Amino acid sequence: MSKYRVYELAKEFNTSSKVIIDILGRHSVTAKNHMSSVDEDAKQVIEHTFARKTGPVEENKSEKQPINAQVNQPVDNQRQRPHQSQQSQQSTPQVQVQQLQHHQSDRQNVQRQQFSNKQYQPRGQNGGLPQQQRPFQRQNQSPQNQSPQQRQQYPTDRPNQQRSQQNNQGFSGGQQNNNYRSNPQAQANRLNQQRPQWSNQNQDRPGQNRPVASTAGVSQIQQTAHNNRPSNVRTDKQQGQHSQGRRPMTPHSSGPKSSGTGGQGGRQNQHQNRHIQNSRNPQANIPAPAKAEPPKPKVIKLGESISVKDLASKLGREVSEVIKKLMLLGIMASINQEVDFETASILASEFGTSVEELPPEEDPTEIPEIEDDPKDLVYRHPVVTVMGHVDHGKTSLLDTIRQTNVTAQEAGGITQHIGAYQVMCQGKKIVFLDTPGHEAFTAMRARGAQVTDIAILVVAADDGVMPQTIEAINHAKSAQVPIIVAINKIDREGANPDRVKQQLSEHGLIPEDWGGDTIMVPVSAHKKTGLNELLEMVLLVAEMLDLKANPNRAAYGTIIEAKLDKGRGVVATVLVQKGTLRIGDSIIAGTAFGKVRAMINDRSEKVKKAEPSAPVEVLGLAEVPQAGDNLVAVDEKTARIVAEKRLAKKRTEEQKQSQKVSLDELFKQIQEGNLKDLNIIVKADVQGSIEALQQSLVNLQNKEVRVNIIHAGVGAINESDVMLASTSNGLIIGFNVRPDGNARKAAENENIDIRTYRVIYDAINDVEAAINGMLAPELKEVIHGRAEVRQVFNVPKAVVAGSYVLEGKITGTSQIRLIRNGIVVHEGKVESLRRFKDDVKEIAQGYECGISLEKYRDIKEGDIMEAFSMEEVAQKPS
Ligand SMILES: Nc1nc2c(ncn2[C@@H]2O[C@H](COP(=O)(O)OP(=O)(O)OP(=O)(O)O)[C@@H](O)[C@H]2O)c(=O)[nH]1
Repeated sequence: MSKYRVYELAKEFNTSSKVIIDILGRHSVTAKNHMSSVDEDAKQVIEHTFARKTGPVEENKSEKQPINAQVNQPVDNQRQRPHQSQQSQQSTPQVQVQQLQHHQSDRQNVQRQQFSNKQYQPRGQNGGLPQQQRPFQRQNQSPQNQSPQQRQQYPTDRPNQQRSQQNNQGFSGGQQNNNYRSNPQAQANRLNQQRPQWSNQNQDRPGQNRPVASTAGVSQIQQTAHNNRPSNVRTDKQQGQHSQGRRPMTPHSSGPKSSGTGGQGGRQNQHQNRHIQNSRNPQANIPAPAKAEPPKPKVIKLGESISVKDLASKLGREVSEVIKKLMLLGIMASINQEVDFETASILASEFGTSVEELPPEEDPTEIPEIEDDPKDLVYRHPVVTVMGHVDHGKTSLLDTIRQTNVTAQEAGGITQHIGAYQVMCQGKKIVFLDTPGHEAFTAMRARGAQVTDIAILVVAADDGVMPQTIEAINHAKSAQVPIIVAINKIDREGANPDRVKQQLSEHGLIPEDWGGDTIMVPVSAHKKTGLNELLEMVLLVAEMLDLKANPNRAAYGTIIEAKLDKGRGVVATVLVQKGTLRIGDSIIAGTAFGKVRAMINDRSEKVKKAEPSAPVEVLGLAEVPQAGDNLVAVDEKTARIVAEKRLAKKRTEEQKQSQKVSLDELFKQIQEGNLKDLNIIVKADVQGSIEALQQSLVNLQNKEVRVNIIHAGVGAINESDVMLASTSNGLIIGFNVRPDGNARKAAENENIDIRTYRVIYDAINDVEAAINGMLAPELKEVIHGRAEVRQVFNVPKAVVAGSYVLEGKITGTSQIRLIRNGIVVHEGKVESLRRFKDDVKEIAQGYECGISLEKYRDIKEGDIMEAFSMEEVAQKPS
C-alpha cells in the first residue's frame, strides 16, 4: 500500500500540513507532523474532504457573482477572453454532433471527471463556505458538456496555461459559470479551460501518477476517466480536431462581434490581432514550451560532504529552497558552502529523497593502510623516549643505560650512532629513541607520526619540576603515552625525591606509593643506581600495553632521522612498526622513494630484514625524507606515482604559503579579494616617528582594505617582528632602523616584505600607492655586504674605520648605511677603501680594511656599515 507524507498531501491539495493533520485527526488518523506517513485510506479521507469543500464554493460563486463581474476580472483573465472565445468556437456543429453522439455515455463520466478535477481545484479551499455538492454537479451534467475526445485535445496542447493561469481561472470560476449559463459557447470554453488544468496538474504532480485510490469508488472514477481517454498523447486525429477547432480563428470569425464574450475594447482587438498574425505563422502559434522542472529523484548518492549548490541540483530543487530548508534546520549556509553527509541526508529526507553513502574518496597522495587480522599479531618490543627539562640528565641517563646494557652485554658494542638503539633487560629488548624527547613528540607528531609507546620523564631530584618538565608531561599526555618518571641525580646533596613527587602530583602524576598510578623510580645516571629497576618498569608497562604487530606483511615504519651522507647517499633511520622491511623492497617516505639497497642495525651490522620495533638505517632513497614521514613498502610503480603526486601537492601548498603580503603585490591581492586587512608592523628610531607613521598609515585605509598596525616599537627590526609578520601575514615598515642579521634571514625564509625608509612621507606615499595600485617600484635595494667597525682612527682630514667584513663584500662604489644599535645614523658614500696602505676596489668577507665615509666623521666602534646599491628592477607585467 502506498504511503504519503503529510506535507506531500498538503502540497497536493494546496493547503498546509496543519490543515491535513487536523482533517486526519477528525477522522481518527494520527499524524504527528508534516513528515508523518499516512496510507491510502487517509489520503482518500482528505480527497473526500476537499471534494466536499470544493463543490459549494463553485456553486456559491456561480450563484452570487454578478454577470457583469467580468469587468472586474484580472487583466490576465481579460486577456484570456479572446482566447476563450476562440476555444468556444470549437463547439462548432461538428463538435456538437460528436458531443451528442457521446453524450449518453459521457455524461456520467464527465460528471465524475469534474468531481475528480475538483479535488485539485484550489479555489474550493479558498471559498470555505457551507458545502453543497449536488448543485455544482448538476450544472456539470448539462448536455452541453463535451466529449472525452475533445477533452483529450488539451493535455499537451496548452502548456502555457500553467498554474498561474489555473489560479486566475480559479479566481474567476464563478464568472465563467455565469458565462456559460448565458452563453453556450462560453460553456464549452469553460470546459476547455478546465481540462488543461486537470492535465497539467497531473503532469505537475508526480505524486498523482502513483497508483492511487485503492477504494472502489475513487478507482472506478479514475478507471472510467482513463477508459474514456484513449491516451495522454494526442493522436493525429485529435490534433486534426484541435486544429479544426482553431480554424474558425479567421479575421472574420475572431472579430469583436463574434467573440461571444461581449466587447472588451481595444485590448481585446489587439490580442485577437496578435492571434490572427500568429495563426498565419504556424511557428508563432506553437506555444512556448513549459519550463521543464528538474526530476525529483527518490534516491541520491552522496559522499562525505557536498556543496549546497550541488545538493540542490542532485535533489532537483532550487538552491533557494535548499537554503531555506537548511535555515529551518538551524543551519545558515551559502550557495557554495559544504554541508556534511548527515546534514545533507536530513535535508534530503525533508524533500522526500533518501540518501545512499558513497565510499570515501581515495587520496592519491596516501597509500591505503593494510588492516591486520588480530590473529596475525605477535608481540613486539616497546619503544621508549626520554624527555625532561634541560640539564636534568637525559643524555647521561641514556648513555649509562646504553653502556651498561648494550656494551656490556652485546659483543662489539655501539660504534655507530643511528638515532635509536635497542637495549636488553631480562632477555627482552627495549628500543630507545635517541632523539630529544620534545622533537620526538613535536616534530614527529606534527607530521602525524606516533612512534613512542612509553615516555621516561627525567626530573632532577635537586631541581624539581621545571617549565620543560611540565611541557613534556603535556606532550606525553596529549599523545596518550604512559609516563614513567626517573627521579635523577639522587646521589646529589640536596636531592629531594619527595618534593619532586609532590610537585609532579600537582600536575596529575600521582606516585604509586602515594596511591596513584604513576611509576616513579629514583635513579642516578652517575652512580648507575636504579637503572635496572627503571628498565624493569618499562617492560612491566609494555606488558600492560600488550604491544603487538604483524611481521608478515609489507613494511610500515617512521623516519626517525635522515641525512645525506657523502659516501653512502641518503641515509634514513627508520623504526619499523608493522611488517618486515627487506633488502630490495620498493619504499616511499614523504616525497622520497627508492629501493632498499642496504640496512644497518644499531650495532652497525648489515641486516637483510627488519621486523617490528627494529630501528635500522636504510640506504636507497633518492632524496632525504623528513623526520616523522611514514615509510611504506609498496610496488615500485605506486611508490613513484604517489611520490610525484605528493611532490605536486607540496609545491601547491608551498605556493599558497608563499603568498605573503608585499607592497608590490598588495594591489593585486586586494583586487583578488585575498586581502581585506593590511597588517603592518612599524619599527622606528624614536617614539615620535612611530606615532606619526602609525597615524598616517591608519588614515590610508579605504573601502577595500583596512590598515591595522599590529605592532609598533622603537629599535631595530628583529626576528620576532618577522615571525609576527609571518603569522599575521603582515609587512614590516622600518623608519630609520634596519633588520638585524637574524631578522633578515628569517624574512628571507618567511618571505616577509621589510620596507625601510629615511623619510616618513616616502613610507606613507609607498603604502598609499600600493593600496591604490599605483606603486611602481623601479629601483630595488641590493645589499652587498656588512662590515663591523672594530677600531676608529682619527687621521688628518678623515676618520678611518678599521673594519672587519662580516658578510658579502664592501666596494668603493657602494653606498654605505651606518647602523648603530640597529638604528641608521647615516647614509652616504665611501670616500676611501684601503687594505693596509693600498687603495682597493673591494674587500671580501673575512678580511679587515679601513673605510672612510664622505663628509661624515661620527663613526664609533661597534657600528655596522652596510654596503648597498639601488638597482633597477624589471617592471612586472600587470
Ligand atoms: N650528580 C649527578 N649529576 C648528573 C647526573 N646525571 C646527569 N648529571 C649531570 O647533569 C648535567 C646535565 O646532564 P645531561 O645528561 O647533559 O642533561 P640533559 O638533560 O641531557 O641536558 P640537555 O641535553 O642539555 O637537555 C651534566 O653535568 C651531568 O654530568 C646524576 O645522576 N648525578
